[in-house]
Amino acid sequence: MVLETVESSSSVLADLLRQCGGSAVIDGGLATELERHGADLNDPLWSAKCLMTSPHLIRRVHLDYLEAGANIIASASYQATLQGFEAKGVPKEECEGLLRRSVEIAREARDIFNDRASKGFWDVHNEDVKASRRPVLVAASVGSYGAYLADGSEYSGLYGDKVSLETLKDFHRRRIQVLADSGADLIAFETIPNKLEAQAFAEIMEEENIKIPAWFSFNSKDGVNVVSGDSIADCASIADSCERIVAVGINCTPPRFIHGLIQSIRETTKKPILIYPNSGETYDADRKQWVPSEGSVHEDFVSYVGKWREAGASLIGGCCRTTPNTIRAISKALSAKSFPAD
Ligand code: MET
Ligand SMILES: [Zn+2]
Repeated sequence: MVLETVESSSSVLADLLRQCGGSAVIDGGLATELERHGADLNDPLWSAKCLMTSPHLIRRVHLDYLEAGANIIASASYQATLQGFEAKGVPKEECEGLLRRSVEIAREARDIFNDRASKGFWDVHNEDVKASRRPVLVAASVGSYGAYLADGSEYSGLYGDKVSLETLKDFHRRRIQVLADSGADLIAFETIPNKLEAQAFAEIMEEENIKIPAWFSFNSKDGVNVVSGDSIADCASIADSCERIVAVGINCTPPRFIHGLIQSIRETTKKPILIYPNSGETYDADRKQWVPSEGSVHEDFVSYVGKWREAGASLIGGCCRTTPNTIRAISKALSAKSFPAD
């Protein structure tokens, strides 16, 4: 019986891709978009701070991405951890509720979007929404241990010898259980910086018999390896060997590195490939600032979409510093072209 549940839920992503004609749109940066709307996220909880201070703003940004064409929205739980909430002084009995709230907010946004779509509210902006109800999945975001440390180590993946596989599993286990039971359609393990953490996530999915599927998304700063230096092939093969992981890819990585990474992943797995690069700017962890680097303009990003699709990516969106405009352009680029079936 348990197996049946896993099997039926594991098709949500495949079903979405089928309904969308082979490719689907992921949302854009959540935290950086909250900041663009004035939220001060200079806090160890980063975007999860808004779960306490401004849930309405999170809902609004989710809605903006839906209106721009997203088929998948990721909850504001990237840096939401039970340990992080406790450190902030949140009473223990309220911490799990805050995690669940992140998914509820995304679900509320989807409900509002569906309701407005059925009333033709969006028809001025987006014809396809009017024609048929666009399928939307809610992904529960899970950031890395490095994201919780809030010291930029999700961009180095170097946790030191003291952090073992068991340390990482102990750290993430309860959080993943809570998010898996929160009403999300899938879990998005995002910005995974090394293979040890990918292994920890895969083992928790199995050991806890997690009933919703997940994707693995790694980040890279050289277009060859993930940020820690572990090979992308090693990382992708962990995803490939775990039945509950239904897609694998790259996020929060400059657009110019994406094409080669898709090719490397394609050599390792037949699972759907997802990519949601950042704007191409680089995060300076010491200065806590995004700094421009070459090839970071929005137009460049969107001009890559066709090539990424042809290289084998079927789920495409944006990460930090991308906006609803980026997602609107990706959505247009994907629906304008027809691509060979995977
Ligand atoms: N989904 C997260 C966000 O957009 C990913 C952050 S990557 C550092 O906020
Ligand atoms: Zn990012």
